[in-house]
Amino acid sequence: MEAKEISKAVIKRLPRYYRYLGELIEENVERISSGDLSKKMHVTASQIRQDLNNFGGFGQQGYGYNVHYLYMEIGKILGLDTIHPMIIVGAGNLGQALANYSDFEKRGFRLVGIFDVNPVLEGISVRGIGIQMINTLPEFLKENPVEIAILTLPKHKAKEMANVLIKNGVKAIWNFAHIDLDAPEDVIVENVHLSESLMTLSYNLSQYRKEHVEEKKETEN
Ligand SMILES: NC(=O)c1ccc[n+]([C@@H]2O[C@H](COP(=O)([O-])OP(=O)(O)OC[C@H]3O[C@@H](n4cnc5c(N)ncnc54)[C@H](O)[C@@H]3O)[C@@H](O)[C@H]2O)c1
Repeated sequence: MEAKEISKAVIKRLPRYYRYLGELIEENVERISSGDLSKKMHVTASQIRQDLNNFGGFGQQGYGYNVHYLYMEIGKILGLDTIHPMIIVGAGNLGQALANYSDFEKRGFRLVGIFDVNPVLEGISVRGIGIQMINTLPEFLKENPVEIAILTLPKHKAKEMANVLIKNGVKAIWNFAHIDLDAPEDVIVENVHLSESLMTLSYNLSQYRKEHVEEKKETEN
């Protein structure tokens, strides 16, 4: 099916739909109404209908959504129906933690290489993949198709390494270094800042406390 131009806000919500539908499949749920999906996801039913209508509306009046079909279709839209070979650059705490997370493979993200500058790490195996020295990276990229590079190295090295990756044909960078990278138009960069999520949590926590202190004061008066 040819999807029309989809807004960024909708695209952002798709992984969440995908995750909830995956849970429903595990619970052997075959179909679900937008109302029930809305209760589960804490999104309005009309938001769900609107979002899913972007893709031609997979639901049927009186039947609801076919969970497996919707899961597969959203998976296709998210590009999860193909294998994405990926490498990790920077095999420290975060790099090794991500390398150890085997669930990425289930979605088609296949780790094929891990690289670092630290000779102490050379040959250490993480989930069966030996850490290689960074100077072998260009050769590796010539010999192995790699689509995504995960950058988990210090921020002052991120630009330099991104350039090496781009020069050698890597088309997507999942960047964890605390720096926003400039990349050519044909290279996709997704910057991840866990600290931003933590700051949002902190904001919500302080808002909650403020409101509850005010509530308490009001009831005391
Ligand atoms: N974005 C986030 O949410 C988030 C969260 C935590 C950490 N970080 C960042 O991620 C990065 C890694 O954090 P960490 O805790 O794993 O640090 P770490 O020091 O444990 O690991 C960094 C690794 O990068 C390697 N390295 C240095 N230069 C390199 C190069 N040119 N090529 C390849 N490898 C190189 C080091 O040898 C080291 O093993 C840091 O920049 C950190 O600030 C980001």
